[in-house]
Amino acid sequence: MGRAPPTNVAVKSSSANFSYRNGLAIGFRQLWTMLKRNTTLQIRYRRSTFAQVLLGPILFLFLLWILQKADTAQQLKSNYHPTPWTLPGIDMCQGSTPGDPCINIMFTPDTPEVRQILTTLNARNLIREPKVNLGFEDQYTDVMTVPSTTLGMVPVASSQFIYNYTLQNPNTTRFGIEFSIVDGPPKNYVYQTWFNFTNAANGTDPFGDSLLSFTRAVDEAIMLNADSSTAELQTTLKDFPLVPPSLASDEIVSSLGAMFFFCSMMVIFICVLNQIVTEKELHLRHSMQMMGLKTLVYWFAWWLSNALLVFISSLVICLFGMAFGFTMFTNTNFIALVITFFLFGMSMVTMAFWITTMVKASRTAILIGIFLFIIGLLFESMVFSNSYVGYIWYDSGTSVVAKYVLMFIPFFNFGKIFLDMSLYASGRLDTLTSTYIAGPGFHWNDLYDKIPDAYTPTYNAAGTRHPNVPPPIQSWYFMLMNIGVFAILTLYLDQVVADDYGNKRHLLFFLDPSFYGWNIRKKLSTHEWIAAQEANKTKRDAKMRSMTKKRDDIPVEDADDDDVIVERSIALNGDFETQARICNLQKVFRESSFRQSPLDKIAVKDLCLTLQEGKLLALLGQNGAGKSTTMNMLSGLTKSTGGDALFYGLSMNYEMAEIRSMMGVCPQHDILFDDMTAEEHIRLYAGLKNVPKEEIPALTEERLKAVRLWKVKDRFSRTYSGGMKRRLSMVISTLGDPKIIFLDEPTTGMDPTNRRHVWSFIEKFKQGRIIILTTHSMEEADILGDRICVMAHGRLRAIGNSIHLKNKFGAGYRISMMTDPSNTERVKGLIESMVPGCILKDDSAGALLYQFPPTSMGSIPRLVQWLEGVDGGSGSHKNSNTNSGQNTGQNTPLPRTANTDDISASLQQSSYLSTQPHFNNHSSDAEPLVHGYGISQTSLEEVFLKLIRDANPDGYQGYEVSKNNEKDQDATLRQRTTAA
Ligand SMILES: Nc1ncnc2c1ncn2[C@@H]1O[C@H](COP(=O)(O)OP(=O)(O)OP(=O)(O)O)[C@@H](O)[C@H]1O
Repeated sequence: MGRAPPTNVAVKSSSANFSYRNGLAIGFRQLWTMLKRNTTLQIRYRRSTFAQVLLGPILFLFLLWILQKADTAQQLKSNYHPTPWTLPGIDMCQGSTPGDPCINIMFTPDTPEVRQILTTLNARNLIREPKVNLGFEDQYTDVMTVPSTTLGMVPVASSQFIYNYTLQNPNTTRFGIEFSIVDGPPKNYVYQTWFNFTNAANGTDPFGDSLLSFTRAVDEAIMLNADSSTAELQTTLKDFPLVPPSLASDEIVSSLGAMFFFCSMMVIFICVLNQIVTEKELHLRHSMQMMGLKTLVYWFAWWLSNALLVFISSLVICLFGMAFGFTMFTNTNFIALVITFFLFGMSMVTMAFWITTMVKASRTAILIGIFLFIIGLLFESMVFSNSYVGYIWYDSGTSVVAKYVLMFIPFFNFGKIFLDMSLYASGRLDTLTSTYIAGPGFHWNDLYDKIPDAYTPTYNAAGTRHPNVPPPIQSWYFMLMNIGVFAILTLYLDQVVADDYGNKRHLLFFLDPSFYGWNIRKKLSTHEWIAAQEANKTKRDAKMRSMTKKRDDIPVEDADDDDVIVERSIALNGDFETQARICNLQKVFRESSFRQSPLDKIAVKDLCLTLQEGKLLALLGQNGAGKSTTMNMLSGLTKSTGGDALFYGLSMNYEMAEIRSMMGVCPQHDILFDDMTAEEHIRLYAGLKNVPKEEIPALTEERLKAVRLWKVKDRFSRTYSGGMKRRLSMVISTLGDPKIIFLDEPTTGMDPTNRRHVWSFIEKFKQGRIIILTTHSMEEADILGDRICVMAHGRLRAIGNSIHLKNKFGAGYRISMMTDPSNTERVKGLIESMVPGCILKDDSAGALLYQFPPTSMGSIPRLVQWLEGVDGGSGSHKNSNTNSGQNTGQNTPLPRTANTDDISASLQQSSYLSTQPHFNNHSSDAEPLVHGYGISQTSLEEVFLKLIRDANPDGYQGYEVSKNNEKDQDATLRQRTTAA
């Protein structure tokens, strides 16, 4: 007792075990599920997976391979094909910079014997290239004496003088020589050569020919003057004293600068890629284009705003480069430098534009950006870090094709000119001597000169084969060419690559004069236009028939409703005056771009409609019925695959630009800039619509107040609720006084109060305008729709005003009335005699409920008059219907009355019509037979449901599946399964 039984422990431990195992199992299950999800996504994003798995590694390996090949080609040439060369004579000295005066040889002691040797040396030197005459000069006695012209052989008092002089005047003296001739026998010719091996920046090469030529010349002169059998020769070499560096090295900037400044421009490049593709992905660009924005203006605006950014960025780089004291910046022409950075930045920006035309998702754009970033980085860091690899492309051994390909790469052109500039501008720290050697500087004129051999590497052992490096300005020309080529490619691909809606132009669209605004098409009269549409339809149908001839499952389509047939004949009647008409409009979404397929989706089929000013057309239909596709075609967002529409005499297919200038669109999904306020949106779109500037503030206030967004006009749209965004989209569609407005589900997500505000705004706004609205709210269609169309499977199923549709497709009216139980039978008899065919639905304690089928509609006015007592019958009452139309409880305006519809007119005059039953409590002096009554009509929703039921005899799946496609899909699937 009181002791925990061992079984409990066992149970506990087993349950812990169980939960542990269970947890592990769940963990594995989740891991497996997530792995499956990731794999599915990776397969779905196959381009990005391809880039990650194959393109990346292969591309970089390929780059490495090319570099290795280029280098190997050089190495092989050097190793296997050495060419002999003749040692030249002593060449002319160079000062700190080419052209500075210098001393060729300083010698000591100044004895006749030494002079004799040096005279021989000069004589021999004059017979060898480059035949430099090294004549004797006056003795130097003062270390402060600086040569004003280049001197030959200068005698000095001692080797100490040579030391002091070269210390005081670095990079001025080429060779120093001190003779210590010891008489023999054997006579010992001892001499020591001093040389300067730090002065390499001016083109002299201390370790190459010159020192060799000098020692050879001295030895030869000694040999020619001495008795060789009794002579010995001893020589030593010595450096000139070293001057400590006065400045740090610039090598970091010159070798890594191209890479760093490339990175700085790549920030702009990736931002541009991301911004433009995101704008495309979110359909913001489409939205602006629908509001009349021109393609050229769109790109040029982006180009200009980025040009400003790039210019500021170039200035900042150059100014800060100078502030940091980099000689690359301080020693280079400022304007040349700014222009170089600007051209590079703009060529990258234009390249980004080009890439955006081929990319639809921002994640792909970022991926491409990163790819190019890495490639460019490798390029700049490996290729342009030194002139050996940087100029390899200009060597005679490199393929010309490489040069032509590379000139289309902006970062190649930038790397080249940056290397040119840094070679001129940057000094360097000699690692052997720790001596700073200043560069001559890059001047404007240097842009036009070929890079001198002195700055280029040698590609053979003789040091004579230099790459033929073009002048720096060539890189500017190439970058300008890059800007031009990428701009043209951007404008071209922007037209021919299909957008999200499948719109694209023909590959040779630029040959079409209409592209340049020259409309050489004959303007058709309405009759001709209709005839053309009919002819096209006949052709289409014939083609379709020939395609489906062999198939036994040709869909049998239901016959069109009478009203639809009438509407079609009106639309195809050229004599009927209307502001807009749609004829045989068709949209097929193709499975394959190359051929027709049974899986093609016919979203809209041969739609014919007329539209009038001031009359709002409400489009109803099940999900996928084709409403949005119809709107998208009419608003120019999607190209139709057949048929056309005429708005105020302008063809949708050929004159969309003109139509757009008088069109406003509220798309199904809000297309708003997250980081812009409502007011900024209105200003932007009003500007695109060319609303006069001074009218914009008043317009903004009026419209935002109308949809109750005025108080939040300064908040970013991303902070808006769904309903607020919708209202803003709605208002945007009304800017610029459009004559045609498309509202695709404009009130989705709005609360009932705001919806009513929007309704009343639309109701007022529709005067003098053509408005088409799609909605899933029957109430909205009932209230706003002057005409209502119901679509299913891309076809028009019914058309008419609300009352007409209710009468035609509804179950009729219901009337409920209260009588004294004692009078019930009398009332029943009277009603049945007045309205033959009426059906008694309920009879309990004096409460009668009758349904009047559509066939008995003609009798209802009389019944109403009787109930009202207008005909003096027993239903007569003084205060009839005090609450009529109120008990919907929502101030809902009554549905419109059709002129042709007597019943509805009669009911509406007596104000008894409502979609809800309502009661009239009569007060009467005489004893009435009926104390009160209520009347209701079939709701639009019931009509809609009936039409959808009829359109889907096999049952509505909840989405659009047209019969033929479903069959075809089944057949195709069967075929595929069999084949598998
Ligand atoms: N880009 C597309 N590619 C292929 N089929 C499409 C495409 N866009 C629409 N469809 C198909 O066309 C048909 C009509 O679509 P649409 O968007 O016009 O319907 P809707 O009536 O507006 O539907 P909802 O009420 O759901 O907005 C649907 O079957 C849809 O699947």
